[in-house]
Amino acid sequence: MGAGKTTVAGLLAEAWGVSVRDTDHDVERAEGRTISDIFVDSGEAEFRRLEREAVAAALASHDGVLALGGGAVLDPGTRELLAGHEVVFLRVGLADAVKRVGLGTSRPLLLGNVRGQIKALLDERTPIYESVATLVVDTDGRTPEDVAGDIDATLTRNRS
Ligand SMILES: Nc1ncnc2c1ncn2[C@@H]1O[C@H](COP(=O)(O)OP(=O)(O)O)[C@@H](O)[C@H]1O
Ligand SMILES: O=C(O)C1=C[C@@H](OP(=O)(O)O)[C@@H](O)[C@H](O)C1
Ligand SMILES: [Mg+2]
Repeated sequence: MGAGKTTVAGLLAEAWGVSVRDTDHDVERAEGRTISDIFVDSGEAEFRRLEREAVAAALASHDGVLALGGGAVLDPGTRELLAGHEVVFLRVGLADAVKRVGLGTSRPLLLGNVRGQIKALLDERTPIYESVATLVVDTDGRTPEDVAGDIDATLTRNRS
């Protein structure tokens, strides 16, 4: 969270002239309720199931850039769906992530102790992100435009 997935996905789609989707938005639209409400009323396990469905639907119908939520790859079924796709891990350190997510209430896993929660999630998840990613890009101290430009250049170079 706060790595810039939603922001950078939009910039990349714009640069490539393709469409962008974000599984968080897709889940909220499909459910007619916010992610916070889904976590509170149905729990994280149900959110991960809805998120997996959103990833499956997007990968089946959408030809463009897809932003995932930061916990999507915790689900083994979602990881299987991503196999064979280019998956970019936007790496962010604790300080930049805390600055970026602020004290908003839209990310239920960060409520209460933003810094502590982000630290725990980074420790727990970094190995999973590294194992799923086909490309890792550092984002600390960089603008979203710079990060998107880096991904564009690397993927373009890898294809030629
Ligand atoms: N490289 C960056 N530098 C500074 N701020 C950023 C960067 N990337 C994203 N942001 C800002 O951080 C916040 C979270 O970005 P977002 O794209 O929603 O991250 P994610 O989807 O990974 O949680 C937004 O306010 C966004 O404008
Ligand atoms: O890391 C997570 O578990 C989550 C990240 C959020 O998306 P962003 O990473 O886009 O903030 C959103 O899916 C939900 O609040 C849970
Ligand atoms: Mg996002």
